[in-house]
Amino acid sequence: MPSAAFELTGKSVYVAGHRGMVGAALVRRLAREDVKLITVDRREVDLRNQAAVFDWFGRVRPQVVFLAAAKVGGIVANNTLRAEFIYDNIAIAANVIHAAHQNGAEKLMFLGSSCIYPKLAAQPLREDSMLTGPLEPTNEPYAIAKIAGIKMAEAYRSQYGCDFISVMPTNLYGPGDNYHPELSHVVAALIRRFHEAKVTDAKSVVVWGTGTPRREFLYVDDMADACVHLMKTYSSPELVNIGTGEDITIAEFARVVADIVGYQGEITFDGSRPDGTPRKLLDVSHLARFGWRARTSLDEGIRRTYKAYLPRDG
Ligand SMILES: NC(=O)C1=CN([C@@H]2O[C@H](COP(=O)(O)OP(=O)(O)OC[C@H]3O[C@@H](n4cnc5c(N)ncnc54)[C@H](OP(=O)(O)O)[C@@H]3O)[C@@H](O)[C@H]2O)C=CC1
Ligand SMILES: C[C@H]1O[C@H](OP(=O)(O)OP(=O)(O)OC[C@H]2O[C@@H](n3cnc4c(=O)[nH]c(N)nc43)[C@H](O)[C@@H]2O)[C@@H](O)[C@@H](O)C1=O
Repeated sequence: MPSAAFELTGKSVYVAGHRGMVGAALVRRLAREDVKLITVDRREVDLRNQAAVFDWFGRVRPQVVFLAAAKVGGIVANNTLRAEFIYDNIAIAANVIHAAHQNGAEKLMFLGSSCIYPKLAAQPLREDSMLTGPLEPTNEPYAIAKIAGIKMAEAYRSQYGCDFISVMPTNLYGPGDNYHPELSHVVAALIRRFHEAKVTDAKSVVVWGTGTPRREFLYVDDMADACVHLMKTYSSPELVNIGTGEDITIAEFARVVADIVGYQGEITFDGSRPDGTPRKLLDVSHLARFGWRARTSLDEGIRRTYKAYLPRDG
């Protein structure tokens, strides 16, 4: 097992992207560790700006880096903001990884995504299937940027001996998600749509695509716990998938959300909207071998997420 105990205690730990869904969960999780947490607002340091990143790292010199900042969104955001998804994500990865190396960071974790695997790779998706076939077109720019980040971490490890690791999360959800009606991921989109349909007594709700794609969903606090676990125990150039190892069709998932929200009307499917990858189930056998598994069931995770969403709507 490619493990190595890494001591977090007493270290200065930078969470890049601390205001995002995952970054905020990492901040919650790290509150249980004896670390000096470091964050910086993007108005002060835009991570696409090489000079600003190099200057800030040179002054602050964090010992540990969780790289959870990225341009992120659902299938429509990825498919339409293609230039931003490739430019922002390559720039953020390049600047932060290089600055971490230049300033002697002891360890860095790069967050990739399950969309780096080929569209039609064998299921469940094994870590070694990266770069074995064509990508899903709707998120190819984002996936290419994420693959660049993974390859940077790997190259800095092999050339400079940096302890940089990469993890591949499945589709994530939870408190602090983006609820934009067009640009969000499916979980937030459906919580919002079913909730609005319930309060307006709408008779029908439209779900995008055919309802047949399968997705795996991981609650964000489980994701943060897995990241901290791997930061402390894992050290190897190989990627590690982070997921539950279970998936569900979008049609079944829509039913789960509707039931939790309390929407009782009809559900219809809009086949003119993109389905994206037909299936994206992660092989989590490595993660299990490294001593971690997800704890929050989909039902419980959606209940918690809906509860966190409600005050936003009054
Ligand atoms: N959500 C998901 O389903 C999945 C996410 N991931 C990965 O997990 C990580 C976190 O995603 P998630 O928390 O969902 O995304 P969010 O959109 O919720 O958060 C992204 C964070 O990155 C920050 N950020 C973006 N661009 C910049 C920039 N130019 N300069 C400084 N900060 C910037 C944002 O800052 P601000 O808030 O100030 O805008 C925000 O804090 C990403 O690497 C993503 O690719 C991987 C798989 C699935
Ligand atoms: C995390 C992952 O997220 C993106 O990939 P994706 O898995 O396709 O993400 P998604 O959550 O947007 O959609 C999942 C499925 O759900 C269906 N779907 C139904 N109704 C809605 C709906 O209302 N909104 C959305 N967004 N999808 C819907 C939708 O048609 C699709 O079949 C990547 O671009 C990439 O960024 C990435 O890494």
